[in-house]
Amino acid sequence: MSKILRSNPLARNSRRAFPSGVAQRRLVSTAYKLPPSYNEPNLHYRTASPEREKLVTALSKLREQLPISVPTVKNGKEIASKDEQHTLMPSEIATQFAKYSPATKQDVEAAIAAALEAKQSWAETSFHDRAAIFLRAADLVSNKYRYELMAATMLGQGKNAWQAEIDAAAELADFYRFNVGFAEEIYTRQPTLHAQGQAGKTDWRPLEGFVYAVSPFNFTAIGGNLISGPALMGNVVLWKPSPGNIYSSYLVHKILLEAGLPPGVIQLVNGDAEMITDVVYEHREFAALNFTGSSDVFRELYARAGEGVRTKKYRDYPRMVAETSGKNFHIVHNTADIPNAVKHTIRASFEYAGQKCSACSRIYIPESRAEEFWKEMKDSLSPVKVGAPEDFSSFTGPVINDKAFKKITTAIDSANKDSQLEKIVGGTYDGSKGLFIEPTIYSAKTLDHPLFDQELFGPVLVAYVYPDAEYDALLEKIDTQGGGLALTGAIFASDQKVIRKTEDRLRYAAGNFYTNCKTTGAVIGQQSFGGARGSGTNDKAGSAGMLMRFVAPRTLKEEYHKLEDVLYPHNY
Ligand SMILES: NC(=O)c1ccc[n+]([C@@H]2O[C@H](COP(=O)([O-])OP(=O)(O)OC[C@H]3O[C@@H](n4cnc5c(N)ncnc54)[C@H](O)[C@@H]3O)[C@@H](O)[C@H]2O)c1
Ligand SMILES: N[C@@H](CCC=O)C(=O)O
Repeated sequence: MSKILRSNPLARNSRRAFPSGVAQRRLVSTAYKLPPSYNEPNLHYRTASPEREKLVTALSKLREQLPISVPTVKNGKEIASKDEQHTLMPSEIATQFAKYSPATKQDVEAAIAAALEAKQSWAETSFHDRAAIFLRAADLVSNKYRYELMAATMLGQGKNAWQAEIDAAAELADFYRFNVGFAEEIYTRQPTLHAQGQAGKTDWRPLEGFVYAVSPFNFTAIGGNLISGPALMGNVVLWKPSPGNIYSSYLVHKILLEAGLPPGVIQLVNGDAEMITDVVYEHREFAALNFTGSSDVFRELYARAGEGVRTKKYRDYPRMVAETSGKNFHIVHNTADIPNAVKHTIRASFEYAGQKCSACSRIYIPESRAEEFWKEMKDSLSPVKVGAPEDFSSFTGPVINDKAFKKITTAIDSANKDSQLEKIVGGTYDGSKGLFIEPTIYSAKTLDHPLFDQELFGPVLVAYVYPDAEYDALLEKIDTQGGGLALTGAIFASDQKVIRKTEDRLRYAAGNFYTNCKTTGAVIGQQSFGGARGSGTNDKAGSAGMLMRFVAPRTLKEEYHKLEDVLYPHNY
């Protein structure tokens, strides 16, 4: 028995009060303090740096294995894939990247049954034992698997070294570490007011049933968070990753198993999204959807869950948790530092080919500074290179797949011919070897152009040059356009009154609002992330709020004295 346990009065009391080992463990666990969370330090991958060498080695090792066969994992056991389906490498479409076996309906049913079987024992595992698994996983991400995860994210999802570093290494490790801290904070939320002769407490129960996690292609870390948050709170999870990141998602799962996650707790199933969803939505134990992806898909999933609720299909009202699309804006005020605004805009709009929900895709520029802005933009874009992620001189890479390429390039073709748009840069693409699209900017003659409302999820930015005197009216328009989405926004200005006014007037236009800083790049533990309106349920990834959606608190009260009478004093 540890020193802490021996000297802990709560531990001693609980041992007397609860003969069952399980209840005893659960109570004493809150008495320990876990290590503080910290952000994973970023490595920079400069020429000849040790990290660059390790990454290059991991990239060539992965290349030799292409197409990589992704095993099916059933209840923690790897089964060789029959390789019926494959994905392509976005930067080199002649190369198959991953091969895998899609799950059948029976596989999905079996995975749900196995998760539910693992549920009780996982829910009874003490919080500190669950936390240890995720802290160990964070360590595996930042050390043993760092380069393997990054190589998978670079070749499979088309991220360059820096983008892979912040996603697959730093953000993934950060989610694991910070979620443990957030969970600890939740568990210590206990009633502080107790009337004499009684005591109250809150039992932070996991949900009954299972959580369905559905993740997008663009961030390896997001899938990792969608599954680990609920699991950390004692839930079991069925995980359907995107077909666009099957291999990196497999690695995330493998790391959790290696870190000690009991095999049944998170069940990974690849395959047809609609079939898998059908099986889940038919199940009485469906307790929550944890979704990140496009708003249109979420609307469909939300509506279907509503129908199941109406017909009393489920025991509970399944929780709907989602972070979805964005049509994010930069506002440049005439007091802005233009070079700073331009650099931030290039990063926000074109890093990772604009494939971030937080990417800036609409910008408003004051007439008095427009010429300066465009000159600075063209100068700053000239060294920006579009190319394969393995080429370390590439600033940005390909888009994820043929469907995305077609959607974005169709919009570009039509924009190139649109008399209401003036092309500032780009407007070209080349899909012959990889799915590459040049950073593209159009200046619209009217604020009502449909491009201000459509999420393209590519490197396309639409601008409007506004008369300086019409700033207030512009704010009203910004608030109402953007296709009903409200994820991220930013103001570039040096006038503090303008900054304050903009923040106030656009209070509901973005869930994450930045001043003199780009719309992308929220850091776990520093800026929790998510938007409202059409952009999601705004539970904020990287916060205790998100974890709260995966607990069903129970309030307990115990009285120590006896009730002396039935009648009230005034009854006599
Ligand atoms: N707000 C955020 O935090 C955030 C983060 C990343 C991505 N996104 C959004 O995600 C989108 C890009 O990612 P994507 O292309 O992977 O999104 P997507 O909506 O196409 O797919 C997301 C997930 O849903 C699944 N899916 C698709 N159709 C489905 C259906 N009919 N039933 C059940 N599941 C279905 C996909 O297979 C995938 O796993 C963008 O809209 C982006 O803004 C949002
Ligand atoms: N959280 C990330 C975006 C994730 C969506 O794709 C950011 O803040 O840039």
